Amino acid sequence: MKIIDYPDRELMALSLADRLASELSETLRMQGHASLCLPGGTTPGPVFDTLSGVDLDWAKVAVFLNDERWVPEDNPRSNTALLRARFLRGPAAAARLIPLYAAAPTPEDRLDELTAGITPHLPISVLLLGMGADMHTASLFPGADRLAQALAPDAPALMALRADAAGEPRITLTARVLKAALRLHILITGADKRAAIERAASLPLEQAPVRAVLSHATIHWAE
Ligand SMILES: O=C(O)[C@H](O)[C@@H](O)[C@H](O)[C@H](O)COP(=O)(O)O
Repeated sequence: MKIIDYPDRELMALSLADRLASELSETLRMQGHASLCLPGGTTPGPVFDTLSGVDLDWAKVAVFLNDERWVPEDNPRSNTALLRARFLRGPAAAARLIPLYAAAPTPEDRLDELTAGITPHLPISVLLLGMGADMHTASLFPGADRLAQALAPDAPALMALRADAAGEPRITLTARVLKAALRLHILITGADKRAAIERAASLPLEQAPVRAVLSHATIHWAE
C-alpha cells in the first residue's frame, strides 16, 4: 500500500487536485475523453474547490459519484448536491454529470437506467475514493446486505445496498468497477482513519471492504 503523508489538509487538497488534473489532462491527450469518479461525504470538498478551477477541456470529461445516498438533491445528505455546490462550478461546470440518483422510492426502481448511464464511461480514468473509519469505501459497508455480491469478481457495475451504518439505502459502484480504474486514489484524514486503513490490509475483505482496492491505490493522508 502506498501512502503519501502531507503536513496539513490544505496542502493535501492542493497537491491532490493538481495530481488529479494532470492525470485527467494526460487521459484527454491520449484518448480525447475521460471519466472522473468522485466520493461524497465530508472530506473531499477542498479538493473539489481547487480541481473545479483548473483549466481543462472539461466538456470531454464525464463525472460521476462513487456512490449515492438514496435521497433527493434538496436533502443535505445528497452527494449529488455536494458535487453541484463544490465541483460543478467554474471551468468544471462544463463537465457532464452522469447521475447516480433518480427520483423513485428505492434505488432498485432506477438501477437499470442508472447502470446504462454509467457503463459507457467505464473503465474509470481517474478515481478518487473516501473511506470511513469502519473501513467502508464507496457504499461497500461491512455488514451490508449484499456485500458479498458487491465484492465478487462478477458483480454488476452498480448495486443497491443497505447497511445499518449507512442510514438511507445506497447505490454504489461495485469493487470490480472500482478496481478496474486506471488511476486510483484514496483521500483520508485523521489518526483514526490512518490506523483503520493500515489495519484493513490484514483483515478479511468482508470486514474491511476497502481492502478490495488497496493494492491498486495511492493513499493521501493528513492529520
Ligand atoms: O456517501 C458517502 O458517504 C461516501 O461516498 C463514502 O464512501 C465516504 O467517502 C466515506 O463515508 C467517508 O466519508 P467522510 O469523508 O464524510 O468521512
